[in-house]
Amino acid sequence: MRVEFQDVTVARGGRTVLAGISCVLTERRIGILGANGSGKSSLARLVNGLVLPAAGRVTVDGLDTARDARRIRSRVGFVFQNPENQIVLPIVGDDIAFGLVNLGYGRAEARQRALAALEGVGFAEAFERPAHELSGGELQLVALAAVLVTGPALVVFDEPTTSLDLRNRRRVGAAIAATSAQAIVVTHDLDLAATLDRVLVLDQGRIVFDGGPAAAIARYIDLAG
Ligand SMILES: Nc1ncnc2c1ncn2[C@@H]1O[C@H](COP(=O)(O)OP(=O)(O)OP(=O)(O)O)[C@@H](O)[C@H]1O
Repeated sequence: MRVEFQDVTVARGGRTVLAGISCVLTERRIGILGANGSGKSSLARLVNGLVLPAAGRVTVDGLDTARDARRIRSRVGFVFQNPENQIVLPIVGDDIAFGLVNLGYGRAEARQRALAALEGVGFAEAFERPAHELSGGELQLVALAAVLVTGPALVVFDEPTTSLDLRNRRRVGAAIAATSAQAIVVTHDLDLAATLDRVLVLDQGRIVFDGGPAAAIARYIDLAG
């Protein structure tokens, strides 16, 4: 998909948190790096209209997020930092299948696809388990499977590996690498960032670097002083 930011400003809580954001994103795997509070989540949320610009425009394949958020969200998945907000049914397999039943799949096929999606994130054993028994990192994997199972063209990940141990971090990294969906990934995980095609670095609400991962990581480390 083609995500375009045209001179975008974002205000939250009366403060300008993003300013002068202009870029066109078409690469398969795009990263966003930056310090806490630099505006990464706000930038990610602009993509599917969860945050709207105070000035400027954001379009996804030509659709304006301020007018067509519903249509955009039918093709753009979002994996939140707090996965517990994303899980609605008590049993993991049912929860993942639920999204597909809503899209019109029969129950048996929805369950089969849900299991395949869990296998895709390396966590098939969660299928029959109650979601409330899972750890934060395990829930993150389930939330990822629940988004990928619907076959989005683009997935926005807000810090998908932050609460994960090394094994689960690798599972998420592998799932992001394996999905056919385009990915925009907000992360502090430099190992993950190093695998991406293009990385934006934010500092105090502005893009201060836009290019390959190695140079982006160097800039990010430099900014941290
Ligand atoms: N709902 C909100 N109301 C008011 N201010 C907000 C809100 N959400 C974010 N902000 C402010 O906007 C700024 C950018 O926040 P944002 O979450 O985009 O940063 P971030 O780079 O993702 O940070 P982190 O790495 O800590 O997640 C911060 O100063 C934050 O305090």
